[in-house]
Amino acid sequence: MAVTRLSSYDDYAGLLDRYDVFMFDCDGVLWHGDHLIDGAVEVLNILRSHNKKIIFVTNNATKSRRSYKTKFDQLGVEAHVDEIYGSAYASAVYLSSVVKLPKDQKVYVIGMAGMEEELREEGIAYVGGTDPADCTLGQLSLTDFELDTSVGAVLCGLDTDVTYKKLSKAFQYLTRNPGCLFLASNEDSTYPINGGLLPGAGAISAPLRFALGRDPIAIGKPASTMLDCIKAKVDFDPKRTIMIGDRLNTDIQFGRNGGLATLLVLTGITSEAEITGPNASPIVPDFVTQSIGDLRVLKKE
Ligand SMILES: O=C(O)[C@H](O)[C@H](O)COP(=O)(O)O
Ligand SMILES: [Mg+2]
Repeated sequence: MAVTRLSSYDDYAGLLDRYDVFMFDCDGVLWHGDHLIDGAVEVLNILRSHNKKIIFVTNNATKSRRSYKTKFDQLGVEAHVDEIYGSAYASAVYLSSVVKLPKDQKVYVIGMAGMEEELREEGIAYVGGTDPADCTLGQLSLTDFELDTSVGAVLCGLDTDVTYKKLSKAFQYLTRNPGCLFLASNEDSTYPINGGLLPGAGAISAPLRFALGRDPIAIGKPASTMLDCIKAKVDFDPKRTIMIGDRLNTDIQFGRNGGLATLLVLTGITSEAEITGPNASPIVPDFVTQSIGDLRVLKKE
């Protein structure tokens, strides 16, 4: 199947005819860090003016839905909390509804305040995370370390304050608590911000993966958990839904797994060479365009 490159007005107008629901990835599609991609706000407004349903689907686990709403507000982007689905939320729902973590168990978190907020909202007890005692440098003393036998899962997400101490505690739980689950909010290898790339959530869980010789259960895109969370709250027809993303192995694969149409933009992770030429990826989007800003042509006159 070949990718269709959008270029003419009719190409973009065809998206309006075919789809009622537009699912947007965030990092690399709408923004780089706190720097909006040119045209993103205008296009979201145009789609809303055409009565399209907008859903935001991000693997970024550093923020809760509510703190994402604050970010959207600060950037002047119309968004409603019930339109926002992040991997921190999906992870909390996974623990409460899929794992059904017993109430006498808790999660050891390698992650940030947004992850903790979503766990609290779902009634999941946790330790670690932003706890200052874990965010200090230096080696973990195992003679001083008291193993919390009620830790039934380790949840790892993007954590800009990751420390050897956190990794060491997570390693203790995963090797000494029988049946302790190893969960990753997402496994993006890199994180596109204004000015370039940083290591992504996948690079935060990688040391544990290597030390344990064990892969985590990954909850974010491309896994279906995120789509299951959306389906639980939003009634939509997958055939009339398009996923717009910048990363082939998360956003586009997520869309394909869910039976959605897919539109790749080249403002984030994926380059032109990955979709054309001899080394093209086997993950093929339905459509490609340079930037979400290209849809400005749809502005009603
Ligand atoms: O966890 C990460 O590596 C980043 O948050 C990653 O960029 C995911 O963000 P998304 O593109 O799904 O918004
Ligand atoms: Mg992205």
